Amino acid sequence: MIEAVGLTKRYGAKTAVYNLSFQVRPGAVTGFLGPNGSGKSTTMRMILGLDAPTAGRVTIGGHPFRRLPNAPRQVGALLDAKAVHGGRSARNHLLSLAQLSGIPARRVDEVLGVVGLQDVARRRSKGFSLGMGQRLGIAAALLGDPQVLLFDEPVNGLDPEGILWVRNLMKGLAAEGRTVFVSSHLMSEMALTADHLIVIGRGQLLADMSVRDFIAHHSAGFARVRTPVDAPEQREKLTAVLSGAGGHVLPEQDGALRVSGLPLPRISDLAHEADVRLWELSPHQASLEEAYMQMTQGAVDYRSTLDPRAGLRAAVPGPAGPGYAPQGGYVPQPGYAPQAHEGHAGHPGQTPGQAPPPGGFPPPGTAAPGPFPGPPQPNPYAAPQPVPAAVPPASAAPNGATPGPDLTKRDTEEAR
Ligand SMILES: Nc1ncnc2c1ncn2[C@@H]1O[C@H](COP(=O)(O)OP(=O)(O)OP(=O)(O)O)[C@@H](O)[C@H]1O
Repeated sequence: MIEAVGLTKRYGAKTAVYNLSFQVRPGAVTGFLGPNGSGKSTTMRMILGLDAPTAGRVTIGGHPFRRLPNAPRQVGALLDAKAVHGGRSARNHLLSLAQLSGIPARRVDEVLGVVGLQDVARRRSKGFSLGMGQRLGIAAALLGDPQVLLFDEPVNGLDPEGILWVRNLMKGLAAEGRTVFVSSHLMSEMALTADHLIVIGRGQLLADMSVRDFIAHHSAGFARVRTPVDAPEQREKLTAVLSGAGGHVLPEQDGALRVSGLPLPRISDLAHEADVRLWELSPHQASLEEAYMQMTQGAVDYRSTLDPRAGLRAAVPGPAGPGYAPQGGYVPQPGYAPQAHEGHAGHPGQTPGQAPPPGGFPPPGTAAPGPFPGPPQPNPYAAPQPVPAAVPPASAAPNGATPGPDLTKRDTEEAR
């Protein structure tokens, strides 16, 4: 299990992650969602000991990553698929990782088979496509047969067959009782892959709940109603009746009506009383994407000027307290100033004398110096914190097979 408590990371004036507390439990795929720049990669780096928290802590099986006994065999990670020495073949890349962690060479061939790269194993990875690179990164994560796996955007660049494969792989790993923590921007994919979601916005926790609860809490269901096509007056009549009963009725493109605010049996009764025949009356649940957009609409840092939601940041805080809109949408808290994102200026969060983490510090990206909002209000939509599961002793972790995290993310020979 991964457990974060009050996790905070500041890079100089920029607070990338603020007071994050969550648990990622074994036996499930936990999706890690958030808009660009919300702190997902920073959180993953802290989990893997590649960045030191400014405050709070994060542990794996009760230990900080750097104090995990035999860490490479307990934790596997894909953070950046491009973090390979392009001049090496896929097999040699994996072999070098395996040797560093005392993993037998036969495991390299095994994982090459698992990710489907066996036929190109002796080709230099610099000629690999984006999708092949992702597969190689996933192979590196699986090398140690670890109990805990972290994947940052694992389906990036994969074709539909590859996406399906990753989905089944994640589910399979979770079904084996492993802890699988995966970030993605593909909501449709997360809806199919994840059991549980942790959603952050501007470094703060917005939701920690099952996918099903997330959709139910953050979107409204509706009914689709269709009247006979040859009787438009029936449609008009029904619209008036349903609106009069307090329903919210919108026309759909195919001639149906989208009705919210009234339960299905009530719609049926009202139609019956008005002597309107129905060709369709069906319940509809919003998609994960709709629910996610609803929740994070105010926590998006980068938005096209053509997007009509660009003004949503100015939303007035709802009764739940500053920071949260009534529907669960995050709105900036007092003191928040929209930030122009600029290039990183080194690593201002690095304390004097602090050694760089094993993977090295990240390269320049997009920092956003500026004031950070004050302490967040309790999130009324976050699920109750789960009861911590018993932490397995380190010795009970994986099956002793092999390594783990691809800690080469930033510190590649290529980069040097
Ligand atoms: N080394 C650093 N120095 C300064 N700021 C940083 C550093 N690393 C990250 N940040 C800033 O912290 C914030 C969170 O970045 P992070 O990469 O964790 O977000 P993310 O959710 O992973 O984004 P994306 O979805 O775009 O990958 C961003 O504003 C980013 O610019």
